[in-house]
Amino acid sequence: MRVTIIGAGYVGLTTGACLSELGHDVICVDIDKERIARLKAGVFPFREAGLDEIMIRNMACRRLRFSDHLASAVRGRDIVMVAVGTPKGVRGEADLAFVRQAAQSFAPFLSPRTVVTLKSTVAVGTAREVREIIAEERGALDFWVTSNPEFLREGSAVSDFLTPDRIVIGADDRDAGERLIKLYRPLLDRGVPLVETGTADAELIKYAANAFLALKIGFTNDVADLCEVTEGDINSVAKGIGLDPRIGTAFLKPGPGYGGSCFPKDTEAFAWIGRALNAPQPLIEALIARNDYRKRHIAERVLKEIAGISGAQVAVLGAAFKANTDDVRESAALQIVPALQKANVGVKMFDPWASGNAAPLLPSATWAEDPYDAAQGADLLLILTEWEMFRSLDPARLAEALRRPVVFDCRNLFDPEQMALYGFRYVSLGRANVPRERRWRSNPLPNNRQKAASPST
Ligand SMILES: NC(=O)c1ccc[n+]([C@@H]2O[C@H](COP(=O)([O-])OP(=O)(O)OC[C@H]3O[C@@H](n4cnc5c(N)ncnc54)[C@H](O)[C@@H]3O)[C@@H](O)[C@H]2O)c1
Ligand SMILES: O=c1ccn([C@@H]2O[C@H](COP(=O)(O)OP(=O)(O)O[C@H]3O[C@H](CO)[C@@H](O)[C@H](O)[C@H]3O)[C@@H](O)[C@H]2O)c(=O)[nH]1
Repeated sequence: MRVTIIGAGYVGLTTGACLSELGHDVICVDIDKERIARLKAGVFPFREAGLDEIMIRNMACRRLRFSDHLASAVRGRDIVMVAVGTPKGVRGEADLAFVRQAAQSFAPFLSPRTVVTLKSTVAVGTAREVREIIAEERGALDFWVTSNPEFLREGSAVSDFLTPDRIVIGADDRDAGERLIKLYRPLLDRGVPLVETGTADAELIKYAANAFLALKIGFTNDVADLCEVTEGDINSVAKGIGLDPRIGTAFLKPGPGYGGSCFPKDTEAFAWIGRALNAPQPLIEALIARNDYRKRHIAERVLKEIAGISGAQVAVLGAAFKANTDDVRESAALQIVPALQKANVGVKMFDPWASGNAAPLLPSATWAEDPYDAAQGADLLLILTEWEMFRSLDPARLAEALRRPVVFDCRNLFDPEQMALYGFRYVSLGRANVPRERRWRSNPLPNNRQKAASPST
């Protein structure tokens, strides 16, 4: 099929490359002319495992092309897919300005019977609004607007796209839905489940999925806090609940609060939709506040660990919002590092991929060559991203480099008992910081037995 993708960002490029890999003829368009020129020259704007190879292969056989000439890229195509950004608006809503602008700009060039589909994450009702926008520009209703939300994760975008858990197709018209089913036929034939529904449901599925996943993380973080005061282990608790298939083991890892380009903005947009339509979402409202608090609280805990040290230095490992990406949007580092610096703490950082994107946003931080260089002379080592290379760091070298052997690990990369053997004060999330044999032997809840025994109760 002939497919044009509007917006050559994370989602647009991954989708374009993967659809060309499935055999479709794909043109990616972007308003950023420089980006298109670089893409044509084989210079890719971000790092994503496996994407370069697919792009290079499909560019070579011209199944994947790039263009900044909208008219020729849109005329005569079977599907025009919108994958532009939908950032957070001033009241938390998804700002749909890019979607509206894109629709206005390509509308005059749409051929009759083209199916427009929204890949971007958009508010409920946007497909219908886009249909009106295009109709105003064209003066004819010889096209369809559908919804096809995307569930890929950064860091595993290619495999998520090519082996998805499900494909959601939202169409208010059967023929339009059939066109999208044909697009995904190679994946559907491999047994990928299909959810066919109306456009509004498809739009809501995307937000509800992200809100639910974010809730799992927020809940895990709260349970981790409880594990800390009961000298427990969040890993065991998460496994113990997650093996119930109704709960599932995924997304039960504690951390410094979820970040990235999606969960923070999408939970806010979901809550906003609830407020706007008078169907409030108090669970998600609480989650948003709690996640924000979590990042502030981690900074407070770090400051407590180094209280009283004048000219304190902290080594921060990890600027990306998660491992295997160079994306720093809403990463924990962007909130925690400035909070440390505000308290006059010096920060030296390291990230294997994301330092280039983070450095302009954290101008007062200095950057290290490697993790040991970051740790050199620091009073505390703070781990914010779960990079595999951090997991295999040598504790003996770290102990030697640090001025004080304190590690605050927000990704639980090390075994607490091992770290104790190396002489570290090792703080991780949701795990006891004391060896098992020195943990409580009695009920940690205060005064239970006294209360039960008291004649007045
Ligand atoms: N990043 C993810 O992991 C992910 C996953 C699923 C869904 N989404 C959703 O997909 C959408 C895109 O996200 P992204 O991370 O790819 O964004 P992005 O910022 O990486 O890319 C958006 C691209 O659209 C281009 N653009 C903006 N207006 C345009 C126009 N009028 N015409 C042509 N190009 C235009 C921009 O120049 C940019 O290159 C968002 O709605 C996001 O919520 C993102
Ligand atoms: O158990 C977990 C899992 C994740 N995270 C954090 O949650 C955030 C988001 O992680 P992840 O979901 O892996 O990355 P994204 O690339 O943002 O992907 C999410 O957002 C995308 C955009 O909407 C969706 O398409 C994906 O399905 C959804 O997982 C990151 O800060 C992670 O560190 C945790 O703290 N604990």
